[in-house]
Amino acid sequence: MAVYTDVSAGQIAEFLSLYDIGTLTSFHGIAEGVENSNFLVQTTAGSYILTLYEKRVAREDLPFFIGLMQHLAKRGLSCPLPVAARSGAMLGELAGRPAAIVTFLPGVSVRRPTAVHCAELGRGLAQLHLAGRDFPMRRANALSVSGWRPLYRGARGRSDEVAPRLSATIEEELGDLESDWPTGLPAGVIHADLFPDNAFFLDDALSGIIDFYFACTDFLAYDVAVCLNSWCFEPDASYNVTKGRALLAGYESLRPLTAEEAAALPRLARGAALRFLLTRLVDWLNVPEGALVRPKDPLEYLRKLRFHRAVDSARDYGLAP
Ligand SMILES: Nc1ncnc2c1ncn2[C@@H]1O[C@H](COP(=O)(O)OP(=O)(O)O)[C@@H](O)[C@H]1O
Ligand SMILES: N[C@@H](CCOP(=O)(O)O)C(=O)O
Repeated sequence: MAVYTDVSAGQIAEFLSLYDIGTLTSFHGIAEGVENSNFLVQTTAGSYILTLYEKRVAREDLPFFIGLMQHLAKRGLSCPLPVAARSGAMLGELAGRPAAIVTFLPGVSVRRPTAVHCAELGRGLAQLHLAGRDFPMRRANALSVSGWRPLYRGARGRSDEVAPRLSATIEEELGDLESDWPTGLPAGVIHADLFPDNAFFLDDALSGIIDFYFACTDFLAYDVAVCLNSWCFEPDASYNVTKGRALLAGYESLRPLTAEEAAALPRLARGAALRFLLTRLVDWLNVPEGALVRPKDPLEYLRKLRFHRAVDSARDYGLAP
């Protein structure tokens, strides 16, 4: 459960009094997510999500995330809409944390996505990329190749406690990817964390995308690589090429990949696997005392990384020739 910061009913009621969204009837901390503290808040006017932004979210980036959700929603993407306080402000402060209220999206996330979900997700990802084309703000991806080594410093001394020779594997990957990371690919707004828990479905149709707090400006194909990692592997770490084919075909039905993007896909997928291995490893070794959070397994991404190292071309992921 991700609740790092506890808030009382009284604090939430006071916060809500700044908005025109009714009065508090109930709330609870949400049992998913690992980054921020989230509360489902019921008021006399409906359901809302209250988010208190935690460690990895820099205050100065919040206008980018808020502006992006507004922009994408205006272009027809189903995503949470930030709610303005009576003053017009989209961001406030609660329990010493930056805080915002966003609309509640109906739907459920799927624990075991099928090829049908993957196809829907691929289309949704392309829709997000197309809707983001004219978003005027930029945010560098702090968790791209140049950010991985500094991130790793938070775990380096202890990584072999998690798996034998893990530090050697990571060092080797870092060196390899840093010396040959793709350049010049089509770039724009990416979600950067579009895992199954951040996509909602109703009757197997994608009904919404949430959690834009890693969104940034980066290669569009990197976002595809993140999704291949998070949607198309089975629990035994085998790659399901049927799911990969469905995801890529869904994506390409709206935005075909260029030849350069297709050629870069194996490297991007490898980088994406390393990125999630590293954040998970750091989190695994540094659970804040008293926090209600279940850290995610870093070794899941070590196994995925091993798969990517053996890939020859994007065809291995299911990209149509
Ligand atoms: N707008 C929303 N509508 C409905 N549920 C939401 C919404 N935002 C978050 N949630 C719920 O809260 C959980 C955690 O949110 P998420 O943004 O993924 O947290 P984190 O920032 O910690 O990764 C989600 O898995 C979902 O169940
Ligand atoms: N998707 C990341 C963790 C952060 O995302 P959340 O949406 O699950 O909080 C991972 O799986 O490592």
